[in-house]
Amino acid sequence: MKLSVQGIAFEYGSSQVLSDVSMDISEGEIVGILGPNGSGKTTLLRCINKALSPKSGSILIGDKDVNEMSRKEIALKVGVVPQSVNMGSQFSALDIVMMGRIPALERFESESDSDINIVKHAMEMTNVTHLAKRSMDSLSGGERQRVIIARALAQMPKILLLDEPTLHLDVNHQLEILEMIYSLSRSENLTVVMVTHDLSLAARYCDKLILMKKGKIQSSGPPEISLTSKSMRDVFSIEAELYFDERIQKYNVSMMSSLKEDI
Ligand SMILES: Nc1ncnc2c1ncn2[C@@H]1O[C@H](COP(=O)(O)OP(=O)(O)OP(=O)(O)O)[C@@H](O)[C@H]1O
Repeated sequence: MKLSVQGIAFEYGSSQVLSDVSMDISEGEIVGILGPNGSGKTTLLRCINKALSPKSGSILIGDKDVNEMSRKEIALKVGVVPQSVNMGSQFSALDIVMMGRIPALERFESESDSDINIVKHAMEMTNVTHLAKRSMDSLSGGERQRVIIARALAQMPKILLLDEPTLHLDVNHQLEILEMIYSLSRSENLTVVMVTHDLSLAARYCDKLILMKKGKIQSSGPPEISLTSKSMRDVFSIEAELYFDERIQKYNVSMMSSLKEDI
């Protein structure tokens, strides 16, 4: 499903956090949102799923304005993996993933065999089946993160929003999760918008990148257009270079140095 953000602005109190942010994301595309701390990436994701309301501009999910959609309607289309999951909860991993089916159920309706199969499949894809009975507060950060991704997949979303999905993961699981998101996006035509600080993984797996600084889009497009040495210098104050890695047949970033003298 396509997603369109048209000229949105957002303020927390009197501080302007997003200004004139626009982007058009096609069905099945993987888009990475990059930018320094505090540049507005999470705020943008939260506007897309209507957790926050922009002061101006509009957001279309498919062809429909989010302001005309109920929370349930949005949850049936958009799965969300929020940043840093500190869900120290007594619920089991299975209970948490099952919660992903709630938007699809009628009030007081219990899960059907089909819901249970969807949940099983989501847990297999994220490699958490063996954790099903464990309580969330007994899991490691990375295990919890994979359970939360499974919950979002159990919603069977058309659009998946992820806020730093690889934050707590070891390198092996970082690659595994991104490979999984990549192949899901390709096989199911799932549209993915992912906030990340990892330039190399973003260059490698995203079709398009959006670089933000102080609430504005500084550059956007496929990695070779958006992630130039100049844009990385301007946005991140680093000396870095995008290159095509023949071994993996994908883009990668080599980071040389920080240009900030006060670090
Ligand atoms: N609830 C809030 N109230 C007031 N200001 C906020 C609130 N949430 C975020 N901000 C501010 O809005 C700005 C953008 O925050 P946001 O979380 O969107 O940035 P980000 O790019 O996701 O950052 P990070 O990379 O550190 O996660 C920051 O200056 C932040 O301090």
